[in-house]
Amino acid sequence: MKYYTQFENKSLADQLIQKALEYKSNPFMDKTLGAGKRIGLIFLNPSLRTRVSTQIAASNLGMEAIVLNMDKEGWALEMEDGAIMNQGKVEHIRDAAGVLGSYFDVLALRAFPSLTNKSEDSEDFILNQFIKHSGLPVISLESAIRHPLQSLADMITIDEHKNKERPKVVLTWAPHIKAIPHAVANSFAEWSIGCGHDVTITHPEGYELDERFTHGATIEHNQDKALADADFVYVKNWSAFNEYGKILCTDESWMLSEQKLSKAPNAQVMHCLPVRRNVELSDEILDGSRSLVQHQAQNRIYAAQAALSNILK
Ligand SMILES: NCCC[C@H](NC(=O)CCC(=O)O)C(=O)O
Ligand SMILES: NC(=O)OP(=O)(O)O
Repeated sequence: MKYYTQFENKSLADQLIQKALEYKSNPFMDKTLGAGKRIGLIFLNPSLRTRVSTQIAASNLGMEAIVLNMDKEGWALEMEDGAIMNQGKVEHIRDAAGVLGSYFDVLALRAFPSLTNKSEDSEDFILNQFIKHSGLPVISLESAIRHPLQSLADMITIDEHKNKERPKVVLTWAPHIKAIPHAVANSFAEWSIGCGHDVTITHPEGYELDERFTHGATIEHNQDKALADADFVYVKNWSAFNEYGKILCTDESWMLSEQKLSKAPNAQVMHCLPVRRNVELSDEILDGSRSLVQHQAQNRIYAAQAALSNILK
């Protein structure tokens, strides 16, 4: 594997889940695999979990990780080929990625969408510019349209907590105060469908996700109906995709609460974090026994370690 940017196939996903679980019980089993190698973690946006868990994963493999918070500490990057750089952008991606390519063995990148340029976001323009101009193996730390390390951690968490072979997994839209990217929702749908779960997606009208990611899922606009008999409920806000980046609904009744789960007594609840408490998800759920959010966050380490070790091998 040279690039870890998306779901590839079930067999690779199963292999990565298995490897991650091995690392979880024995984190240092490959402690020299990355010896003498260096990974650059490039952030164009904020992060808590991704930054720290990926550093721990690299360290468990004996690899040096160097973090560059490029949004705050780097030069403003020009991404467009042929640009006349007489405005605010200081350094071209061609030059910056080339330099990073000579410093590191593996590059990892977080690049959120603009939510204003649908075609650039949809083709993951920034991630692909880094891939093209660095020449290195690349791991996505959340791109404009996908968050594959989060999704791998989510699949590990579902495998650890499922009570049946093919669980019913519901991805539900939740309210938010801001326009939020589609990456986590897209990616979760892509992986959960790809891993063979029985997937239902529920959201208000107008919040249809990009169909590239939802093929194979049931779409149900009635949230109560969607939640019935769920084994796992993944809570996430996203902005509209068709009316790109817009907030179309602020209906607070979409917030997931204990009362909403009355027809899903066994449902376990997931969220990638950070979560807006009592906007997306109630305190009672987050602090109660249904919540898997801390397990998901912990599994981020082993997801990153499995992806990284696959690239190193
Ligand atoms: N990396 C995990 C989530 C990142 C992003 N959340 C945010 O931007 C939250 C911002 C806020 O709550 O103000 C998202 O949902 O795609
Ligand atoms: N879930 C997740 O990616 O968290 P961070 O944005 O804090 O890295």
